[in-house]
Amino acid sequence: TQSTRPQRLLHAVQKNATRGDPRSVVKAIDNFCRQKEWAMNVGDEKGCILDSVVSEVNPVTVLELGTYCGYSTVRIASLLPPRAKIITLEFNPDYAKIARQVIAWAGLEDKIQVVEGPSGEWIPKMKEQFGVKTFDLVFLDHWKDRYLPDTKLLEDCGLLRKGSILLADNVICPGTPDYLEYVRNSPRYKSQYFKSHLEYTKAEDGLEKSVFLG
Ligand SMILES: CCNc1ncnc2c1ncn2[C@@H]1O[C@H](/C=C/CNC(=O)c2cc(-c3ccc(F)cc3)cc(O)c2O)[C@@H](O)[C@H]1O
Ligand SMILES: [Mg+2]
Repeated sequence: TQSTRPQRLLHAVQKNATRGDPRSVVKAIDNFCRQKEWAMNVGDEKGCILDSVVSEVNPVTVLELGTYCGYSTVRIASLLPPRAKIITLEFNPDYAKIARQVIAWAGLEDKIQVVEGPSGEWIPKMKEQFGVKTFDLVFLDHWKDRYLPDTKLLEDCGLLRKGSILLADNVICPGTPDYLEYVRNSPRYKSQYFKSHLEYTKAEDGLEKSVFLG
């Protein structure tokens, strides 16, 4: 039977990356997406901005919305201090399966928890199920019309503290207009746009970094 793009991306990792070397996994995916098949990973250009924000925040608890194949999950986890953890939510079981194998190839299983299911169901359970108090960093990269409702849900569930950072992919392309309007106009956030390009293309895109002010 015909393989899927995520399956072909995983095979490219297993063929070209070194087991236990997260950066070689990131490189292998970027090469696959540039040379063979485009895929919706945050990519190498926006990935450098992601790296700098992660390094600056030095988070102990991270939440990622939308794992897909685990590219940004691995990229973030490779920069986390020893006891830090990332919980990543993915509701497509086929994608979750691929992501777990990409994460295993990178040797980052101990830092990453892939949780299968929709963010709307799991965010309210974070405290009771995973012993999370608040998140230091949230990376939003799932359905673009869910960024705003899930941000409000995170606020309502008390999962953000003064200084928590929201980093959102694709605020220009495909775009998240309602989310942008909210974080840029709400008195509860200090927002900053990092201009870049849509992964593996010349189209404009960017990341929006928003600090929750409490
Ligand atoms: C129902 C909301 N809750 C969710 N909870 C858990 N996982 C979710 C959820 N939504 C979506 N997901 C998962 O996140 C991923 C979805 C990501 C959506 N991303 C995009 O559409 C996207 C799209 C583009 C893009 C840009 C230009 C194009 F021409 C074509 C595509 C670029 C990107 O960087 C993107 O992130 C999938 O793995 C999906 O199964
Ligand atoms: Mg994206």
